Amino acid sequence: MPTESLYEHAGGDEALHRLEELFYDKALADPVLRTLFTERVPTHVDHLTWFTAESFGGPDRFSRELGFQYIIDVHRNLNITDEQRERFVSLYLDALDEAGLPDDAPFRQAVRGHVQFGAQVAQRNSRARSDDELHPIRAVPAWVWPE
Ligand code: HEM
Repeated sequence: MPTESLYEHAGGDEALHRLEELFYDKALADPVLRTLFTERVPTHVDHLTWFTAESFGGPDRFSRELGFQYIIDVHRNLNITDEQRERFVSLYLDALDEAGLPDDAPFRQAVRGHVQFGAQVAQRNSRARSDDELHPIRAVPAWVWPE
């Protein structure tokens, strides 16, 4: 298992920002996601970068400046369908290929796991009719290299 963090291995903020930008362009252009991503939100790429950086062992800017409750709130009542969740993950992995981040199998597996998990949490929270139905996670997950 590498000793560097997933954040360092990815190439830091610059590389993650490139990934999130490519991803967001795809999401905005996608017919299945169009009903959710209706207009370009100027903060989206930065906030997604902060979240991913923190999860991958980089700076904890997301938690410090926005707080985990923010990511719960933004997905509430979006009613994300299975098709939309799956499309989100597949566009994210397409963007990962295009962004030129490392393509070694452990890194790819870690990113895939991270986005699949995050998409499940977002979907569940988007459909919660009360706080009791929210996913129990209340902090940015600390993602690590696969076993
Ligand atoms: C790893 C999984 C995910 C992460 C880390 C994530 C992160 C975020 C963040 C940080 C924001 C706030 C953006 C801002 O402040 O400007 C946001 C908003 C949003 N997310 Fe997610 N999200 C995830 C999964 C999903 C999924 C699966 C969907 C739907 C298929 C989705 C749909 C949206 C929408 C529609 C918004 C509001 C509109 C916008 O900001 O463009 N998210 N998400």
